[in-house]
Amino acid sequence: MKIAFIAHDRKKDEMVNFVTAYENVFHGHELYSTGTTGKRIMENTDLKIHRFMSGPLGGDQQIGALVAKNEMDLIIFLRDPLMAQPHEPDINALLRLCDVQGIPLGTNIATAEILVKALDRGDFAWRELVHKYKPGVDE
Ligand SMILES: O=C(CO)COP(=O)(O)O
Repeated sequence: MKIAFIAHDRKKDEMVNFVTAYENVFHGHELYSTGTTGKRIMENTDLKIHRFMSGPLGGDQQIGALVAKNEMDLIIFLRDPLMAQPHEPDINALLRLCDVQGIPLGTNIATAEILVKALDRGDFAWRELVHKYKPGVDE
């Protein structure tokens, strides 16, 4: 599965703790992140993560490009709901595309916990069918 991690600054510690706790579940998956989030996770785990640009510089949009093609299988996006972000339009665009494609998206730690347990149980197998039967980009 392709999994993306994104965390706003005041949520980064929470993200590191979360990914560390479930490191064994995330091993063996293709992992992606925005720039600083991925750096923090890699400093604290043995996971290999493909890091895009930092969120404010376009990282959310880079992940959004994979979402638009229905290629991302799960996104954990620990947002900071109490702090305005300069790149709010990029964030909204990413969330919207997840809803367009029906891609599992957890935006707080409680949902993230449920999603990672579902991942561990194999509940994401349906995503393999999506990849197998995905229509071409022109359809
Ligand atoms: O701003 C972000 C998501 O909107 C996260 O970006 P960083 O992981 O680079 O801090």
